Amino acid sequence: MFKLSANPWLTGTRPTTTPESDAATVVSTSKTIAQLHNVTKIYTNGCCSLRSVNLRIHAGDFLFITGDSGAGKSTLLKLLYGAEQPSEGQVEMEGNLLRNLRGRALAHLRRRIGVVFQDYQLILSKTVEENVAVVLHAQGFARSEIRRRVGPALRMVGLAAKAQCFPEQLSGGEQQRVSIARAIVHTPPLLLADEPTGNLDTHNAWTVLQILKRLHTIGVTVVVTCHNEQLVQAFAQRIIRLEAGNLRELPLST
Ligand SMILES: Nc1ncnc2c1ncn2[C@@H]1O[C@H](COP(=O)(O)OP(=O)(O)OP(=O)(O)O)[C@@H](O)[C@H]1O
Repeated sequence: MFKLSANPWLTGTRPTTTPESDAATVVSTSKTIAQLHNVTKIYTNGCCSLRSVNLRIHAGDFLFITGDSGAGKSTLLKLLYGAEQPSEGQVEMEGNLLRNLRGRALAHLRRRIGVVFQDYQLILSKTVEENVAVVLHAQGFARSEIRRRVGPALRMVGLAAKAQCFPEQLSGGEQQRVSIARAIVHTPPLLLADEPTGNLDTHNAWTVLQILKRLHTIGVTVVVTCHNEQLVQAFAQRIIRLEAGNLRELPLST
């Protein structure tokens, strides 16, 4: 099994954050990693996407956010990684109110979040390996550290053999796995995945969710939006459902 302690990918040093900020630190803790306090989101066109939503995400959670198209799932994730601001209420990350963070403090917090998008968002002119390394280059990691991290991240998603391929030479499922490797290569304690299975067939969707589950077992807090309730129920994890901007926590399935 993939072990946190034995994995160089999760034990390397990084130049701009402290060792405590590695994913390892969230294992077995029950502290709150993120919280939404009475969050309402109204877009500039008047569309109300979320209505007075309260949500607490604990370190170590594997949380599914489900709901119909337009229910507000992506909006909720965007608020968590600061791509959108609430119209009312507050978003808190690791004890910091996002709206109070600027410059380096905001950049530091964002480095502690990995994001996976439904449409992969890979750079077509770069190889798989280069796509994964992009984040590390941007964060100022040393070349030796980048080499040390990229291989294990690709192995984690089962794509070591495709390191030199370009995205267009990969299937959709493989491209999504590259985007997961890119999202976790800097060892963020929190991974947000926005409909990572949305473009995939059932087999590939299941593979992607298994990878996210494996990340969870080694200490990453995972939040996944997914409109496929059958898939979500099969995973027997914490589930919240958004219905027209209102949030409802579903009883844990067994
Ligand atoms: N940038 C925007 N400007 C205006 N309205 C927006 C914007 N982004 C989202 N919305 C609206 O907010 C509502 C929620 O959208 P959101 O993308 O969060 O839903 P979703 O549950 O993720 O949907 P889907 O499953 O189809 O991706 C929708 O009515 C949508 O049209």
